[in-house]
Amino acid sequence: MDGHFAQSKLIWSPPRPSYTSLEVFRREVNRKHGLNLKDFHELHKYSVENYEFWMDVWEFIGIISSVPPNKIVEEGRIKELPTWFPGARLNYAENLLHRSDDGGACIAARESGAVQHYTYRQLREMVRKLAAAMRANGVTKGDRVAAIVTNSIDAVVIALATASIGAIFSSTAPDMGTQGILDRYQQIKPKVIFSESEVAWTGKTFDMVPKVSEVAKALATHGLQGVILLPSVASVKELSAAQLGKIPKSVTMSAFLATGDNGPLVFEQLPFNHPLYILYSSGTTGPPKCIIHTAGGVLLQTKKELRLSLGLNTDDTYFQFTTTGWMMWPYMLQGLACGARIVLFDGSPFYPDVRDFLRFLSRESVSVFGTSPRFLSEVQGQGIEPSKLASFAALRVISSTGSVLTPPMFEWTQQAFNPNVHLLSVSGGTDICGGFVGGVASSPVYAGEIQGKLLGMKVEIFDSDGKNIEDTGAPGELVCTRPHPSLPLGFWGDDSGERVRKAYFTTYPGVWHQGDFIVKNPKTQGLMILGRSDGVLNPSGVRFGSAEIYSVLEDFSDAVDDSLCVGQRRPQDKDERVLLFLKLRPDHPFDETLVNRIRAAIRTALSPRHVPAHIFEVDEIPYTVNGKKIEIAVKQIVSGSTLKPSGTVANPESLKLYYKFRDLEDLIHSNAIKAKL
Ligand SMILES: CC(=O)CC(=O)O
Repeated sequence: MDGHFAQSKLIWSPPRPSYTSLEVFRREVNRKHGLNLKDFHELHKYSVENYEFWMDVWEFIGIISSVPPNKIVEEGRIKELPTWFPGARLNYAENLLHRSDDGGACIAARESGAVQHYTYRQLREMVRKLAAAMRANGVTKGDRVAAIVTNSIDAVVIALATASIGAIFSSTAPDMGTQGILDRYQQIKPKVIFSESEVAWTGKTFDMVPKVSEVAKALATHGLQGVILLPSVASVKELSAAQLGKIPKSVTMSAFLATGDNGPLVFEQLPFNHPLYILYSSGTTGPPKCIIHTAGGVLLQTKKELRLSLGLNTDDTYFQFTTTGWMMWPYMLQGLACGARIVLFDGSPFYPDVRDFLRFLSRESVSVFGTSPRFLSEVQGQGIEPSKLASFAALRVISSTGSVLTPPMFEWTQQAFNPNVHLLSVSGGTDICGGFVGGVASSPVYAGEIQGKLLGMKVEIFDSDGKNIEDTGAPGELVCTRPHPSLPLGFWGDDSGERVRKAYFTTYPGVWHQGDFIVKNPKTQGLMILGRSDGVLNPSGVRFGSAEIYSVLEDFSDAVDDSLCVGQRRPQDKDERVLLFLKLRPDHPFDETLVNRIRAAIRTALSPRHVPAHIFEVDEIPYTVNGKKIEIAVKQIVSGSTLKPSGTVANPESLKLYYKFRDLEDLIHSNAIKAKL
């Protein structure tokens, strides 16, 4: 245990804990139920022992409904996935558009520097017009509306118009390849698709017509009735008739809008469990799983997190870096449910220069900044200290997710932006469109530690026999032993629930198994994700996570640009060995000195048994389109499998670099440097 938390260091304490919404909520729960819950830990215990907690949240965060709930939960069609608030009627979009005043709703920015502000009144009007056009074109409750769009005002309007009707929204980022898009949309069979016609990325423009044309042709036999093309991101021009002619059943957005009857915005009143989004699991090989999320589940879960963990309210400006293909996009959209301003950013934050991007955050007075360890490391690697570029006085919260934020990066981020910032790391997933563990606004932050289990989430740490080991300080599997409202409704096309059961409920029968390897600090109650559990490193029976190695490598950021650590066990091997791949910064040689320094640092920080058996240089590290390192596919490749990458791999060619490491013995004799234990 001490290995993980030996250096636990307090880096932040809440300045006025009793003023946080979390504490106001705790006092409200006490008042309502005549309880005496003294602190967050007692509140958490209450939250996972009483389903009534979800009713408390409903009332506290203000869910708008036409028929309020009279029952909290009952058995669902699939045993493991209960039905929540069965009698209630509500509309998701109505909850996000509850404001119709001239206060700021969205700031839409592009890498070109173009910025546009939209008020709640304007947003509502745009949604009204689009919903009317969708209805005029036969889009109705339960239809799938798909999008291939950037993180822009159009994406928000399409999602909300879809939800106002009770249709189901699903999106991918425009950089997803044709096959990746088809792997998703051939399964869910959308009635209409909204797509960009031309996008910009790192200063270059990309014509979307060939891709959309292929997609539309392939989906024509899957019930697709229309493709609506947005104007070019760069030139704001609409497609010509000749370009439209290449895409079956296509119209421009303005022509589509003109078909609406100018009627009022109607919010269909639907059950809490009505499907809202289809999100996709990031399988790097097989077809993606189409995860159906409910309107009420996403609304309640995510608004709970934003209001209580991040303290988001109407004074806030919330920026979450995300594409429309990641679950953080619907998460971010919920900023509107809190009455905040949300910032939509399309493009690369590093183009033309990340300094411009950081100044933009400062200029727009971003108060809650959602980012990833990869972004933070890159800024650090470029030697930039954000607070020297601009003022981050308005910044209250930095929320990091997507991968593990290591202790050194916690410390750097806290100091480099604003030492008063509440820096939190959140971990959950697409599977629940929310977090299991994350920020606790009223508690201190220790470097490298996720502050706690989120309210209502009965997270436990199991060993392989299903025994709870969290208070021993030993790492184990993250499980959730009680249902919560943002469990998915199921997978699209899996009516019996067999696939959903296999994905989450078989490792420990009947218990949600997330597939993350996690450890708890019994002293602080803080948590640390050590990696994906199928990527756990297991040489000679010592089990540890790749995040532990990445953490040590933070001290080498002047030389090491990126890294990947996986286990290798080929059919001929008796035991697993750990391989560490390094991508070096330009002009940094891969030599024995560097390798020996890394070996020594891992030995000192962790133990001699954590030292990788071999360290190699590679040109590229594979990532998913959502910015996650691809460990499992590389582990399989170096262990002898041959894989066909799915559309989820952002740089599929990079996987080819790893096949040669199966023939390890040859390589060691040629260009690799062997680490000695
Ligand atoms: C909240 C999250 O868990 C985000 C992610 O890593 O996909």
